[in-house]
Amino acid sequence: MGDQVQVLDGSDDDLRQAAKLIREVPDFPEPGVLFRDISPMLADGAALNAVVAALGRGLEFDVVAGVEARGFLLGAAVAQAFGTGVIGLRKPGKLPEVADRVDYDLEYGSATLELPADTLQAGQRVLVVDDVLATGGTLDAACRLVLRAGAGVAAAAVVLELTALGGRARLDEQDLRPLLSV
Ligand SMILES: O=P(O)(O)OC[C@H]1O[C@H](OP(=O)(O)OP(=O)(O)O)[C@H](O)[C@@H]1O
Ligand SMILES: Nc1ncnc2[nH]cnc12
Repeated sequence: MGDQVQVLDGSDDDLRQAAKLIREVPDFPEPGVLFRDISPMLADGAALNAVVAALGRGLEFDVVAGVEARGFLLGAAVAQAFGTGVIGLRKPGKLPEVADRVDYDLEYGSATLELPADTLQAGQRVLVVDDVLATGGTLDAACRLVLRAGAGVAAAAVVLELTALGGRARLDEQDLRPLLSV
């Protein structure tokens, strides 16, 4: 259907197996979008382990920030595996108290991300985690929330980079760490 997913660290056999579990769904959530669904990958214990280990490997960070919604699943798992806390960067209207918010454009629509109050501390090194990098709007917004709080971005780690959408260019200031690309 679409192009084949490449595993950027070819020596990681477990990650190679995990990559096979990504499904392609044409015309979701709207016509013309080829949606890469990582749900089967997350549902497989060995695959989830491989992905979580690879997302944090070699990085030094004090806290993880996961982007709603699939970044919550990955971010919490990475935080637990590496012994840090996790912060959920949320879509609007969910938080009782908001420290900051950023509006951004998506491949299909526009969105807002909010940082919960009393979570991130100035000077912390933050590993920003999400599932997919597409246009880069989401990850860029997440990094901006971190930086505006006076914290630092240790890296922006994603499972899958969709290279055709050019999101990497929006993050040129950040250390972008995709595990897979297509
Ligand atoms: O690079 P971008 O163009 O910003 O796109 C990437 C974002 O799009 C998807 O989120 P979505 O808003 O569909 O939310 P979900 O995780 O809640 O399903 C995905 O999980 C990323 O967060
Ligand atoms: N094509 C896509 N597949 C999966 N998640 C996405 N997020 C934005 N675009 C996406």
